[in-house]
Formats: sequence, C-alpha cells, structure tokens
Amino acid sequence: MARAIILMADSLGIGAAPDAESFGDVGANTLAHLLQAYKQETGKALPLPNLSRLGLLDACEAAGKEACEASQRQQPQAAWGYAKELSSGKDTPSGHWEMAGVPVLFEWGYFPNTVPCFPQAFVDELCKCADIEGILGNCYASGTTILEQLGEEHVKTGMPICYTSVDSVFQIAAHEQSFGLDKLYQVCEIARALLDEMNIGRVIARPFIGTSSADFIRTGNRRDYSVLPPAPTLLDKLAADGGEVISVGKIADIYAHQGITQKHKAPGLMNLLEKTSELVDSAPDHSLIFTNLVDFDEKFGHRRNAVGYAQALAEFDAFLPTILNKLQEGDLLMITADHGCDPTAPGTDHTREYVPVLAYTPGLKNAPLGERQSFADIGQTLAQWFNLSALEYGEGFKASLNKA
Ligand SMILES: O=P(O)(O)O[C@H]1O[C@H](CO)[C@@H](O)[C@H]1O
Ligand SMILES: [Mn+2]
Ligand SMILES: [Mn+2]
Repeated sequence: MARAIILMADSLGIGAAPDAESFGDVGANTLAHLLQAYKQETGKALPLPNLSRLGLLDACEAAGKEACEASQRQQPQAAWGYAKELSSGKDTPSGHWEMAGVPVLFEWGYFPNTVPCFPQAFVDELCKCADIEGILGNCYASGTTILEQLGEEHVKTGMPICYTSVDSVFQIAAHEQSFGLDKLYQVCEIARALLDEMNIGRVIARPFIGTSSADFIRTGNRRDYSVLPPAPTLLDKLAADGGEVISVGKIADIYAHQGITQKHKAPGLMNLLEKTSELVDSAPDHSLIFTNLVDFDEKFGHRRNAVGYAQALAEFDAFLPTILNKLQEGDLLMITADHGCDPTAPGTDHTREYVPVLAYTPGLKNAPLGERQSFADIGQTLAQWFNLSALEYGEGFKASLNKA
C-alpha cells in the first residue's frame, strides 16, 4: 500500500532564497514575519503544536536564520528540510511544476510595468473576438484595490477589468451577475488562446459580486487557465501507471488538467481541509491526494494581512491531527509551499523564498533533510514512494523516511 497526500500551503515561504536579491526580495521571510507580527499585535505567540512537530519551525530557522517564536512548540518527529527553487520565476505554476519534477527553466512572457501595459494589437483582437467595447485597467494592480477603483465603472460600461502583476499573468475581473460568469470564462478562453504566443503563463478569471465599490467581493469562482507544463510531471507518470491523482482546490487548473484523474473543489481553507480529510478515508492504494490551500496567498499574503495569515495558519495547524490520525502504514503526508508572499514586504507580490519540505509517515522520528537544491526533490521522493521511474530533476529522500 502506497498513498501520498500533499498539503500545498500556497505562499508559505520560510526565508529569502540565495537569489532573492535579483527579485528585490532580500530579507523576505513569510513565516518568521507573520509570527512576529502576530506576537506584536496580540502580545501572544501563535500556537503551532502540530506544524512544529512536523518540523516547520526548525526548517524555517535553518533556512531563514531568524528565530521563529510560537507557543506549544514541539520537537520535530518528521522529516524536515527546506528547498530552493530552480525555476526562473516565483509564480504559482513554476513552483507547482518544479515540485512535480518539471522546473521552469525558460523565461515566461511578462507585461511591462507601464500604463497601458498590454499591447494594443492584443487588446483590439480580444475586444473583437469577445465582442466587448474595450477593457478597463490595463495596468499592474492588486486585485482587490482595482475593484474599488474600477468596479462601478465596469458595471456601468460592461468593459471587463484587465490587469497583471510581476507574475506572468493576465487577470480579468468582471461582475458575476451584470457581466455574467459564463461570459467571463469565455473571454478568458479567448485571451488564453491569444496569449500563447506571448508565453503568458496564466489567464485568471476573477469574478466578483456586490452593489458598489464599498462591498464588491471576489467569489470562489476564480478559474485559472494555465499553459501546459513543458514535460510530463509526476502527476502524468502516476496516472499513466494506473494511479489515482486527486486534485483538491486549484491543483487541476495549475497543471492544466494534465495527469489528473479526479477533481474536487471546495470554498475556503477549512472546506479544502475537510474535503482532503474525507478523501483520505476513501482514496485507494497508489493514489496521490494533492491539495492547494490558496487562502494563505490570496486572502492574506497578497493582501499584506500578516495577522490574518497567522490566524489561518493556526487553524490549519489545529486541523492537522484530523488528517494525521488517519494515516496508516504506507501513507506519506507532505507539507510544502510554492513560493513566498511575505505579508510584511513592500508591494503586494510574491517573494522569492525557500519553501518547507516536511514529510511524515506513521512511526517516523526526527529526520533532518537539510537544504534541498530544488523543489523537485518532493516529486522525486514521491516517484520513489510510488515505485515509478525516476523524474528528470530532483534528488529523492525516501531513504530518510525509514523509521528510526
Ligand atoms: O492581487 P490579486 O488579484 O490577488 O493577484 C495576485 O494573484 C495572482 C496569481 O497568484 C498574482 O500574480 C497576483 O497578481
Ligand atoms: Mn501560489
Ligand atoms: Mn499568489
């Protein structure tokens, strides 16, 4: 019996990567800084008994060289380490694909940080094909700020709000009722096809509801349109080997639906965790349950809400025993992240950081994994766990998972 569960804590970086300077991210440390902010705001240390037992705090202190103060801290009883990223970007697909053995070694297409930022010929073609009169935005923006600024004009004119960031993304925000969700998805599909030649990693639908700029709010109907990973990933290999690859949350979208055999969506952190836990009950032998916990990134990291991030992390921690107590011989739980998004850093973008590599199988004792040279070590270890042929990238650490 071999099963694995990946809990991908989206944006939970644990210290500036060696190449952080070239990303403008010197000193970034998502986890250490949210712990500090929480302590400062509440006067108390954040309780993280379960994540500390899985080695998260030790990994962060080793990677980020900053003390991590949390209450109810435990000694690690798991394999724990930290990994740097080989991929050229600090975006979500790069992090996810690399972890599955396919680092992004080419440069994505990016839009210039100018106003307007999108090429006029592309905008003209998009408007013609999608039958819209024009677009609003056409700039770098935070997705919530731009709703406050342009949401009402969008509802009045019917022109979608298009914006980007330092990531290779083309994001389209539109009102679910006045513009219509189906129409938004259609416009995204048209944009996706037009942006392939510019090598833009993702088009993202950002539907929202509400009556005025005072109460516009994004809904859970976000959809990501990714380009295909450049090579088969661990997911493709496991699916081809007859395994079950179970996507929870936006995993399927991030891998462009490649190598996925089951898809489950659920709104919000706790529902995603509940769904994951349910699947642990029913997933057969030779299956991977892969869950993306997007709230950390979308609701707290990009919003620069350090205390909210900390509270969500404590909720995650408190839920973990529900999953841990179900694990049986042959089950491997991994916790990691795809990039950082330090809520105390300037701007609203991701930060280039080490990510945690935590692994637990019943009976495992303290097993330090040290610094890993690529996120692909995770995929390689899973390839070993599932007895698949080796991936092209990554150094597996299955040997460290033997019970001490
Ligand atoms: O500000 P919002 O719309 O959340 O956008 C963020 O979400 C995108 C995808 O993760 C990032 O590139 C960043 O721009
Ligand atoms: Mn991400
Ligand atoms: Mn993000």
